[in-house]
Amino acid sequence: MWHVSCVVSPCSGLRLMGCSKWRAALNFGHLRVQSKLSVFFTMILLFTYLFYCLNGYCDSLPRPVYDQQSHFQNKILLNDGHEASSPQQQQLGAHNASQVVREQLSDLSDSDAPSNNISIANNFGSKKFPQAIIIGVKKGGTRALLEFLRIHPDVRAVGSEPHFFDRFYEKGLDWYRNLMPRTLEGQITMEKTPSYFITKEAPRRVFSMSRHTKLIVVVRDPVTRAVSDYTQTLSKSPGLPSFQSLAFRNATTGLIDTSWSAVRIGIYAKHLENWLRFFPLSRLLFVSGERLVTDPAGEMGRVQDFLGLKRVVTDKHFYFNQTKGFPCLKKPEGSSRPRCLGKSKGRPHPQISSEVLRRLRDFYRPFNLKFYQMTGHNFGWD
Ligand SMILES: Nc1ncnc2c1ncn2[C@@H]1O[C@H](COP(=O)(O)OS(=O)(=O)O)[C@@H](OP(=O)(O)O)[C@H]1O
Repeated sequence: MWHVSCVVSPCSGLRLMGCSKWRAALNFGHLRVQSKLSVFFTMILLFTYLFYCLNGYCDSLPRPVYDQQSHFQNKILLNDGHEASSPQQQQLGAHNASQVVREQLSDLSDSDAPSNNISIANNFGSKKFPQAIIIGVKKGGTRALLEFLRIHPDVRAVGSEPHFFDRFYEKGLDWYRNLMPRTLEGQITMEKTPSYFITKEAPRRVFSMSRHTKLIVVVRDPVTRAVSDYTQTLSKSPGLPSFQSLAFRNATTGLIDTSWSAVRIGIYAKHLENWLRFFPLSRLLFVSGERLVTDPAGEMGRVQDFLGLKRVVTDKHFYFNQTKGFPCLKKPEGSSRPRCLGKSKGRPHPQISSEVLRRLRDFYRPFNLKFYQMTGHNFGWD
């Protein structure tokens, strides 16, 4: 090709240069253009990559659940949040970590959490400490509340339970903030960990993060809550002794065993005292676990007001699923199909004798009354 054009070139004056020189010059020019182009494209690729990483896209790429699991398993954690070093520690840590993984995965697989963590990547906004936390109570209906709140466009929440203020406090505030989803101006960051409510150190720790944190407690009749708690433990350990034998220290005298966590958690007044040492009552909202089932929209109205949000979540978002026996969402966050919470939420409870339940009810009555006085709200459990 170059040879032909050399022969027929009208610029015969160039013949003085000699045909081979002319050909070499053209070849060299061709190579220069080629290498310039490849440098140009490499730079474009490099800049695009840097741009995405600087905007946080690299660390917020959707990661499948099994990835999260192996991440947890690789970084074996001890109960106090330190990474394990010795083989004994690793063994001990592996147990705790796998427990955390199991809990977190069951949280996710429960379809409780469509999970901001594993859905669409969001490279806008920034990670902030939660301005509002659902601190309890275990088995109160905390998952339902969080999932209902997540429909709100101004709420972004962690899908799984971070357990920062009880189990992983040693990991530090930066670790905690990094777990949060990115939020834009005006959006509220939230998380829920029901065990915070009964953790002695939690009020001081939350306070030292921010005294302005809004605290939500979903409370439920402590007797039903205890049975629900027992049902959950029984589902994991089928050989568990009967409810009755765990609830009473002495079956004849009917002395209640307050060291059993299923009983202890329900003494709400006692746990609330710890929180009121650090936070004024106005920073706390008590949601009725019962009303969250019978009137979810009404209870959500109160929650949205407390959080200073527009009342976006209303009765048009719920329908009552007869099979499940609970309200479900018509359109949960990140989905266009109706969805109920997972199998572990709203499961049947074992039959407990009415005498045992009566004794428990008698036990809780004074604590309930105290709780009504403290909160200025009669939950009607008696
Ligand atoms: N809409 C809806 N769907 C299903 N379940 C609902 C709902 N609203 C409240 N509940 C009640 O929530 C109870 C579980 O409470 P938590 O989510 O706080 O449990 S946990 O502490 O996170 O394990 C769960 O307790 P159990 O009935 O004992 O399973 C439910 O009674």
